[in-house]
Amino acid sequence: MGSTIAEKILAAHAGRETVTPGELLECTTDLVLCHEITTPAALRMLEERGMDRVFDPEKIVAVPDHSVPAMNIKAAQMYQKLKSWVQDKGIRHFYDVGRGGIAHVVLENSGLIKPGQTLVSGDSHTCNAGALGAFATGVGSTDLAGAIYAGRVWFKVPETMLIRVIGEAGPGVTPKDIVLEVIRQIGADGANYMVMEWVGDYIDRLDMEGRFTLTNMAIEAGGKTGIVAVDDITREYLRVRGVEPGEYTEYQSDPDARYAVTIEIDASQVQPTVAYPHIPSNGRVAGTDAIPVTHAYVGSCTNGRISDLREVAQILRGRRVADGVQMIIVPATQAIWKQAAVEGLMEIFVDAGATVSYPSCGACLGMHTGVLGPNDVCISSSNRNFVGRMGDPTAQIYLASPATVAASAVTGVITDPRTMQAEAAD
Ligand SMILES: CC(C)[C@H](C(=O)O)[C@@H](O)C(=O)O
Ligand code: SF4
Repeated sequence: MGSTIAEKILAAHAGRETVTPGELLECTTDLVLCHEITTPAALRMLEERGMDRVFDPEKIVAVPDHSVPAMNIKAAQMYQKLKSWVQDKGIRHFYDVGRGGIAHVVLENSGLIKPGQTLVSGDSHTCNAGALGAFATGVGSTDLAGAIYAGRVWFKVPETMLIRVIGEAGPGVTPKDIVLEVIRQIGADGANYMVMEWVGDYIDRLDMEGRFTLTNMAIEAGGKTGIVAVDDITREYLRVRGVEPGEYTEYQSDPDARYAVTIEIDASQVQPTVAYPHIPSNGRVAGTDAIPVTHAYVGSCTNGRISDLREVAQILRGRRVADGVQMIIVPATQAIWKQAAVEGLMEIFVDAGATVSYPSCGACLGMHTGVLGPNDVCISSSNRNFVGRMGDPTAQIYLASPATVAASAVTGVITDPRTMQAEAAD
């Protein structure tokens, strides 16, 4: 019986030849990602036990992102805690406010996380980095404390779900639509504690930005992580970021690897998909119902990348956000923000009547910079539409691709972006 990529990575980090789903392992961590929300609790645990040290300052990446720039005194204190720890421990990979952005997107672009590595963080969307062929997962503050202190973490070896995506997606159908369709089919607990391994000719052609959107959402199906095998697209992405193939280990799943579940999706059959409140698995075809929106949000670690902003600009160019709709666009990192400015996207956004915000998690989780009020209705490019996720518990959140968000912002009702793209081409 062969092994999957995830099993091979875990075995290598536990000093084992092979591992079997269900066993408990203690693994070494190659990288620990820290933000200001969950790290302070882990640090307190260590301090209280007189264990205030880091296993290796070079292997810790710190990125304040959720509540920055601080919107209140408590947030300012969380930021201070992270910053003073970073300074005290000599952690060089610190992406301060103004130099970073949303931690997962900063990390994927940094060249610090490499294929074959293990990454943990006190954040559930750590699975994002799995697109680079790494085993990346979120952990609680206690495990985070252990990883910071010892560079070790325990895992129960997950089963793996194989997701084969075949065929060509039609115009206006993006990786976000594919992942929303997968979650619709398998359910929000459909991949509970499994690795979601993406394969197929659609994946083979997909760029890294699209792959990150897929692995990022693994947690929305209950997955332990998402993963994509290294190929030329991965190698080139890393090379551009200064990482050569000799600097990392590539793992491929064996042909006889054991998968708990296999599903196949034909991308040509997928439509622009919208996940209705209040669960990401509640997908329907965009435009099925004419749902008026009050807010449109483009951003987050799922869909705040430059390719997302370009798609939005394509729809907003020469158009206006509908009266009564508040559109907020949040480039995921400072570098993406700058790139959007250089490409002239900012001008398109501003001319359309959208607000462009600074890189942060703010609106995504209803913390700041776009909190929803009672009965607001938001179409969002983010990943979660739970009750109260973006603010008031009576607000309704619909998840969609950046293109669908942009099209809906223009019409004021949830809209299939293909109708807008057709107009633009006339
Ligand atoms: C604040 C953090 C712990 C949380 C997470 O882990 O997911 C946040 O990023 C989110 O998306 O809800
Ligand atoms: S952008 Fe949203 S989902 Fe991603 S880490 Fe921040 S709060 Fe969590």
